[in-house]
Amino acid sequence: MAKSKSEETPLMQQHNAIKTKYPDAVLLFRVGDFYETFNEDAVIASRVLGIVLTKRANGSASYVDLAGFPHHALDTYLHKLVKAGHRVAVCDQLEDPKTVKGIVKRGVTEMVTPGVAVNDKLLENSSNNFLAAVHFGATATGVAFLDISTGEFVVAQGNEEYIEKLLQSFKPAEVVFARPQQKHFKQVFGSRFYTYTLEEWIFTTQYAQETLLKHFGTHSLKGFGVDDMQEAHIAAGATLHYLRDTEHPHLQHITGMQRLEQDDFLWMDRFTVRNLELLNSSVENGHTLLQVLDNTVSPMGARLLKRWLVFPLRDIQQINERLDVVEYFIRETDLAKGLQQHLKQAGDLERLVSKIPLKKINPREVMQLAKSLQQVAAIQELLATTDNAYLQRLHAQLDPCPAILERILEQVTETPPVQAIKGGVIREGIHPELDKLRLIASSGKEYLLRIQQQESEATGIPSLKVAFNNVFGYYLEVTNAHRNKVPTNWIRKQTLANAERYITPELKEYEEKITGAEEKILTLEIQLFDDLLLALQEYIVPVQQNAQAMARMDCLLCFAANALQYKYRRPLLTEDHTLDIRDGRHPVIERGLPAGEAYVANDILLDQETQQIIILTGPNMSGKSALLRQTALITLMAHMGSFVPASAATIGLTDKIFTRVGASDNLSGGESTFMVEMNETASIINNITPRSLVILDEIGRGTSTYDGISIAWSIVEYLHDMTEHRPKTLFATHYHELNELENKHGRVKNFHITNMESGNKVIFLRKLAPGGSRHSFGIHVARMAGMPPALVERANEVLGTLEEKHIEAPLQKNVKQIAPSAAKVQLSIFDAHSDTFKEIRDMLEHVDINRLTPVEALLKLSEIKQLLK
Ligand SMILES: Nc1ncnc2c1ncn2[C@@H]1O[C@H](COP(=O)(O)OP(=O)(O)OP(=O)(O)O)[C@@H](O)[C@H]1O
Repeated sequence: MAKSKSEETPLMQQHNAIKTKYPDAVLLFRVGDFYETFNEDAVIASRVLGIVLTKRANGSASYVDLAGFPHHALDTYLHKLVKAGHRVAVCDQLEDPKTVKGIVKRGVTEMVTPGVAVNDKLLENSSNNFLAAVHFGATATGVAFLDISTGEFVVAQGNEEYIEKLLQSFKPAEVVFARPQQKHFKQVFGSRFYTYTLEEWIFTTQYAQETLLKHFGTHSLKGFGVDDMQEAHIAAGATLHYLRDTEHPHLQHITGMQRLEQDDFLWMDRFTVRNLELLNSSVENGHTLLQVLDNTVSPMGARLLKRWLVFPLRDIQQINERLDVVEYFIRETDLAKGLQQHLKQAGDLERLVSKIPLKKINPREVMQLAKSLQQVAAIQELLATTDNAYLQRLHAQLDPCPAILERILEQVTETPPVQAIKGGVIREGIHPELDKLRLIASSGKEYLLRIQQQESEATGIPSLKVAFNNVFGYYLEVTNAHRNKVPTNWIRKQTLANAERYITPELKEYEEKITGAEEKILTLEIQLFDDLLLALQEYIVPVQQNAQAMARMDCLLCFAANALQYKYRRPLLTEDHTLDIRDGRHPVIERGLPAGEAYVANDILLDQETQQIIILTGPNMSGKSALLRQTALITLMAHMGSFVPASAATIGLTDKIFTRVGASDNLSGGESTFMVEMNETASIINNITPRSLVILDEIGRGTSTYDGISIAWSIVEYLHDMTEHRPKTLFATHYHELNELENKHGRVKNFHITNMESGNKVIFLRKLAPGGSRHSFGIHVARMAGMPPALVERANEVLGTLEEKHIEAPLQKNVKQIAPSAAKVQLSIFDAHSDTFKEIRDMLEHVDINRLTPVEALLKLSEIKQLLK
């Protein structure tokens, strides 16, 4: 039965009133030294935190569930709740209970959600923690990414595919959007993100503009260069609204918005980011490109490297600037080492500075900030004479902020406590009043020691000692053996098993003096520390600029170190369309090879004149996929401004890399795997440009062999015939039939990966050679994989029989199976002179691929099949 309000205790009434404002958050309710949770929150807290669930009387009527933990354990428990996917509202006592009669005023001082976290325990050093807001407008979708822990604020707008790719690249910890758009959001982006919905009125132009202008204190947003992005504005306004809503009013460290423009970066769609295993591996414990490239020494550098990886550059000049610095560092090894040393010691300047306005920076971190600024000064000195233009610019961007640096070093003690409330933060000689009080406190303590000595002598109790506890302050402790020597004017306060504790008027008098002074010291120290933090606010922008410059330096030093350690070479970026890689290697696989095993390097040449499309065949496990991917990865690394795993590489500027991998059966999600494969491939066709690199790995394998061959065949033809684009394409396949294409299309070239047969074993040579290959050696792979010998033998037998039956060329072999009755006429459906081919060609000519849906494509395919019957 529902209780009437009056039956509940005042505390619970207060709790419930606050809880109604934060219905979907776990409310941590401060009661004295504890944070308590009640009712359903208590059930969650006890389950997630492993703390005891108890019951507590709630007025005359009933009981409530209760689970709590000591207030000093907040950090530990808070992050566990948030990591478990809960939103947490921290409700504190807003008054000093000592000064209040009755119930203390309480209020939520902070909401922590996965996307709004500043606590070190919730953050990963090498990753940003972005909150994203998405707004689906009538003609475009806007997105904003905001990391409250670093102050970064990025906005973009475009079509849904672009926004999805950005979401995948930024990996926000939380995405907010308007409540009515819930269904649409799910349709477009699935349920991969932690989401939260907000009221629709927040997502309006006017409100967003007001919010942004108010935050930045400007009259227009012109200065940010984001004028024309209305939907992005709305998303940006929503992120700021959400931060305020979660009790984060102090956001001075969010000093600007950065516009992200699709055309500024080499575009990789989400399939490509996934297929190339840039950030995540497809197998458990597998390595990613990020892991092998990341040898940065600072968290700021690590975060920036991730950004560079998913947003490689597309401007030759900017790429060359980075490459020049890498080359410079390789030459100037001493300078590089020195810079790295200083960066290592600089800590996470970016996150430190963000804690200032949020009032989360503790005294020890302020000291760390000063030490980081000292490193900035050292780096500045090292770079003072550099003749590299890019480094000169970074040098100019550095500012060790000497005034505030000096102030911190002068005022803060060498090793201050983590919590300002512990005292001992401010040095002697900074504030006369503080010094005076400290003298009183310390001389008071000496006086107490004197009392101990005096009383000990007067009473003849040698073991007499003065001590302190929170219950009755300073006391004299006498062991039982000397109890009879205690003077009558001492007041007994406590009896222990082997001792008794007393107070005296004199003791109390001094106690008051000391504790009074100690309290005043603490208040003064906190005030002085707050003044210092206030002064630090003025330095947010220069410190952030230091952090950005240092992050860049760190990434470029990391490229130089990688180049030296792993023998990477400088790529040559050109404006033309040739991709010419000599002795290319796969940067991830080569690092995982067993000791003593060398990666076999290969050359790849693709251009638009003679070798636009390579059809790559070779046995299973020979290294086709590796070669395909390394080509994409080398191209990508070059556009990041990194040296590449090759002896030389000339790389025509690339605007898009597409990779598609034939659907494997473990894909889930309801759609047919073939459909997924076709959907993915169709989106390439519609987005190709002359500067695109297309990597197709066994496309068409998700369906029956004949369908697969036909589709693969027509894709290659289509790419070949896109005369105004001519995208450079690598196509790995098991369908040897595709080798026929070389004879029919001038810019298609066959290559295979060599192997050697020795007895009935295959030795992989992994060397690329011109020409197609005939077998796929699947049975050898089956043997290598440890299939029972009898099974392997039988497979060989079956293969022999099949091969005997179809001794014709592989392509003709398949055609015969397709149309046995018409073998004479249709030596090959792909024979350009056959009637069927002409019919198919006519049919295809009338198809507008840009408008064809996947289902229509399948129907077309089925029509084509009918023609073959
Ligand atoms: N050039 C190389 N040098 C050394 N090892 C290599 C090389 N290329 C590939 N490998 C090794 O061989 C393994 C198989 O390569 P990959 O997956 O590229 O073969 P594949 O031809 O694509 O096989 P499948 O056709 O079965 O998909 C890789 O995991 C890698 O360990």
